[in-house]
Amino acid sequence: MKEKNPWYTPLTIIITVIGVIAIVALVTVAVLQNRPLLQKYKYGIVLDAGSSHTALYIYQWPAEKDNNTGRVEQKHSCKVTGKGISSYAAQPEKAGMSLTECMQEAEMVVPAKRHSETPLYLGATAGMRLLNIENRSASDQVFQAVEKALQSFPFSYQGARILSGQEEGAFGWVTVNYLDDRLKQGLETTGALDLGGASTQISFVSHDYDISESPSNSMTFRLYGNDYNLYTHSFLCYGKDQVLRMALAKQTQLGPSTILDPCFHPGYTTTRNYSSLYDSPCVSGRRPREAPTNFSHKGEGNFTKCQEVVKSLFNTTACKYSKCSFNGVFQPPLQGPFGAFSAYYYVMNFLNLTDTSIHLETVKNNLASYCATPWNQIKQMHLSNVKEKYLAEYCFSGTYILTLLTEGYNFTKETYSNIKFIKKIKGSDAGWTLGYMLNLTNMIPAEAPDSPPLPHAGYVSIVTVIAVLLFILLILSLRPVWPRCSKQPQIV
Ligand SMILES: O=P(O)(O)OP(=O)(O)OP(=O)(O)OC[C@H]1O[C@@H](n2cnc3c(O)ncnc32)[C@H](O)[C@@H]1O
Repeated sequence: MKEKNPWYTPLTIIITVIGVIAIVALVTVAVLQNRPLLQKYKYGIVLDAGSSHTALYIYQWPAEKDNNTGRVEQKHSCKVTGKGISSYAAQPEKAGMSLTECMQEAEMVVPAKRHSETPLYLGATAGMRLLNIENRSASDQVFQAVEKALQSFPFSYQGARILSGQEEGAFGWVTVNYLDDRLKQGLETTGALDLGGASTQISFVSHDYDISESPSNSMTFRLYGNDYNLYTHSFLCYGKDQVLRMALAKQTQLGPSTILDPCFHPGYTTTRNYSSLYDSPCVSGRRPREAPTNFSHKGEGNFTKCQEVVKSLFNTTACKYSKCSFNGVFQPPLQGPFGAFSAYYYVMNFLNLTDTSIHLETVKNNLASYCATPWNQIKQMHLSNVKEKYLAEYCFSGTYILTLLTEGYNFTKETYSNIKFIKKIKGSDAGWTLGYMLNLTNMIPAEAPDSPPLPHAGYVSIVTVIAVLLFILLILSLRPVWPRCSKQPQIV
């Protein structure tokens, strides 16, 4: 005789099957509905037409999230061969042609079906600012050639223009803080220090900054629901190439045929041409009246003397404000951490001096011994993997960077460690280009976007738990129809 299981009634079996199907259906719908879609991207292209060279950056972001919530990241970069577009003043059409290779690369990287909707921008910085001052029509012709070249590609061309120094500084700050997720989260921001070839920028938020003291240094933003009052200044001619010209001009103002330069290694010697040295608005006014065609440039390798030469390029006496950096430019008290990029990074990385926790005096001593190293020895160690021009200039550039930071911007041995030398943040280059594109495409909203209250996994778990609970409740509510278990075994 078998005992009959009271649960094996048609009703309970039907309820169980329906319940299980309902739960599976509910969870499946929740998972499918909230499953991240197969990623499709949108793209934007920015050309950084700098004084020393042009670089192309391609950014991408999830297509369904271009409404302010998706993360924009750098997908690709391309370094244009040759010099910056301002160097083509005498043959403007070559400025346009120089961009061809990188633009063709962009055509390959951006999927063809996205070409026509991909915005393409070109922003020119200090090299073109200088050319514009020196020769307006040459600068216009360079732009015409560049525009013509860019319009021949299948992207949505949005124009080429010269960025003001203020914009360059502010967009660099936006890039750094966007990539670090500081803007979205409303965290304390990082200041931006950018050292180019022809200009240098400093940008930071200071709570002690009274805009009325120097309105031209202020930029205000409302980003993700937070207000920022940014201090920014760009020093034209204080990029590392132009400042080297100024240092050489200082040492050749009497028109000598030989100079012994403390900023170059002992044993370094080259011949330089007076006309090409003084061929820049940064130094043209100081050209000696009587000078030979060339001069012999010899290195001495003396850091302390080099620092004196560099210091003489900063006027730190005249200041009509409560506080200045140099050359009579207002600067509020430094505040917070700083990211130093472009040539700051290239130079300090080469010199192995990116660790700012090392005492500033030790950093100077290390640089002093590098500067004192004979040129032959330096070449032997590095010439196989570093351009000779860069190699010859690292002693000068390192000295300039330390002097600019301490004598120019007033970083002290205590605040020096607030600086971090950076090249990339989360895979994207630090620089003004990303901030520029985010701004032009309105990709950073003024107000914080609404975000779903729960992450996807949390949402699915809650739906599952509720479904199971409902099912248990349903079973319990059917208690009256549950088959009773009698103590007497049923006889089948
Ligand atoms: O912003 P502007 O002033 O227009 O200049 P840029 O856009 O051309 O400036 P970059 O940041 O590209 O480069 C800054 C400088 O660093 C130099 N540079 C680039 N790579 C370098 C390296 O590996 N070592 C040393 N210097 C380097 C370059 O020649 C410039 O003088």
